[in-house]
Amino acid sequence: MPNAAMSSDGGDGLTTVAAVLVAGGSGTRLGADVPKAFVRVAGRTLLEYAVARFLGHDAVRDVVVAAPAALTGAAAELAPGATVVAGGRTRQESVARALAVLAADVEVVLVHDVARAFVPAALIDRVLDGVRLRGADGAVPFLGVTDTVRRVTPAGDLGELVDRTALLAMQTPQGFRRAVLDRAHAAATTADATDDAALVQALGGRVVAVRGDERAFKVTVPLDLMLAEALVQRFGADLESTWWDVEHG
Ligand SMILES: Nc1ccn([C@@H]2O[C@H](COP(=O)(O)OP(=O)(O)OP(=O)(O)O)[C@@H](O)[C@H]2O)c(=O)n1
Ligand SMILES: C[C@](O)(CO)[C@H](O)COP(=O)(O)O
Repeated sequence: MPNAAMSSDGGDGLTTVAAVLVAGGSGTRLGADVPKAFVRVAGRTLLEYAVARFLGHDAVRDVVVAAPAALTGAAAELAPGATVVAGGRTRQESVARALAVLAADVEVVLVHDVARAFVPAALIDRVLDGVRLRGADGAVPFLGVTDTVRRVTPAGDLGELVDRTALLAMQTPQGFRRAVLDRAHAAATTADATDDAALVQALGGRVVAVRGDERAFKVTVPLDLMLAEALVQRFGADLESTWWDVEHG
């Protein structure tokens, strides 16, 4: 499907924005005794941090959370301003279930991992600008890759060197014109795409890259939780600080 056709719908103003927060995972790599969204950092769950980021953002009107099916009630209690749905077996299914309950007038959707609970408002702004100002179907934040990267051979030996300057590590929120994202999910041929940009591009959509932010790191393994705890202690719950912006802005 050509870009022009995909970009022509979704509304001219692109003003009505909803956030889909996926929280339906179990957090196997974290290994906590509750699903990852319910793990606490400085007394609050990752779900609460993430919901507060989006409900507190001026541009975002609606928030939908896809929670583990057995914990939708608990999620609703922690996120009173959000709509909660049961997540699916995969991240992709969780996104699709949340998309299914969005209000009809939503024009832009921000899909975000609750595991990236500390996303700063400025990153949400950059993603929205990417969709609204660059005429794209979607906008996705990225960081550069900092390690040396190699392929591994089938035998498990060190393979060829990969040029890391040509690689981008994707973050969330990933922002899309709502009509395009709906179509991309409806057309998906597998249920395990690791992000939504891949589905939109599979349909011929144009997705632009915007600068990411280290604070939007994904809590994946126990060390990430220690980092989160230390950052909240150092900078406060929203991790906003002049020092950070000077150093990293
Ligand atoms: N069936 C699923 C699987 C994942 N997610 C969400 O997708 C985001 C990114 O996934 P990841 O960090 O991999 O979370 P988990 O799947 O929970 O982690 P793991 O792979 O270690 O089990 C998380 O916010 C997670 O809750 C989801 O909503 N539904
Ligand atoms: C969407 C994502 O966070 C972008 O980096 C990532 O693809 C999620 O992958 P995971 O395997 O579910 O952690």
